[in-house]
Amino acid sequence: MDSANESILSIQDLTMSYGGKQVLNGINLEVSKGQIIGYIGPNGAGKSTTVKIMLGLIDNYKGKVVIFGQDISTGDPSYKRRIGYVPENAEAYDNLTAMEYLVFIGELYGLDQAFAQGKAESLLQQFELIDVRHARLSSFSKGMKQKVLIISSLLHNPDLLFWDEPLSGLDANSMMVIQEILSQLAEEGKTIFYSSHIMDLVEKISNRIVLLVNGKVVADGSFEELQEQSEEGSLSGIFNQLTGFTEHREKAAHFVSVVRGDHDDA
Ligand SMILES: Nc1ncnc2c1ncn2[C@@H]1O[C@H](COP(=O)(O)OP(=O)(O)OP(=O)(O)O)[C@@H](O)[C@H]1O
Repeated sequence: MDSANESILSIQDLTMSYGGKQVLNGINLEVSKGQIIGYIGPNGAGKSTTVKIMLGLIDNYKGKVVIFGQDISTGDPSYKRRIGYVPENAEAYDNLTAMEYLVFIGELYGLDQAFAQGKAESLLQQFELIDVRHARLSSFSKGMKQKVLIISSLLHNPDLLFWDEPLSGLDANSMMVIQEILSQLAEEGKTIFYSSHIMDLVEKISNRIVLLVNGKVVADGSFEELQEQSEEGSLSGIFNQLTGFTEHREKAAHFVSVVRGDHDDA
């Protein structure tokens, strides 16, 4: 693809504090078109904070964030129309039916109601959810809700996707379909940030992995490149090594001993 090196996102010296606590410590990231980025890190590393900054939800950061060539601090929100987002959950919308939710999100992205409804129907059909389109999301299983969230992030055919734990709750067959959709979207030139704590999936899906620890990028490259640098066989091994975590056995043994009743204080 000739435009493969087109810059989609550029983050320079990004820092962010909550109160007195600095949670992003100088992040630099250059992302070009068509990449699937496994965006990983321990709890509290700063993944959601960076994504919220890129979505334009947090603006009191320091540094520069350029998306589709536009510095997002200028206040022009038009770049957001080219972004799709799968949140970790969307329980706030549980009282809406699947169709109501999708039309609502479609309209937020500037789509005409009839168009949003037609596209939502076709996509729900593909995921075998058409018969329950008028049922409330609260009655859906976790996997069914997840499929609705995935559809909602794609209705407006965005160029940049942020997916947070997108496969949680999906069965093995559905996972395969979504993985394939992801790689076909990337082949079409979409850029995808894929955040997950399931390392096997990140290893399989991503063509680039960015590991954040304490608000800093500590590894950035393909899985093979990370493997060469760390000499660990799996992404979970690399993750454990780069986050300095080695005591899982001791932690587990202590936990089990408390379950067993070995401790007076338990
Ligand atoms: N609104 C807030 N006010 C104060 N501190 C916050 C706020 N949001 C996040 N933090 C802190 O910022 C740090 C980074 O949080 P963030 O949610 O970005 O991490 P994360 O990498 O997404 O974690 P997880 O994997 O658990 O979702 C954490 O220490 C968190 O406690």
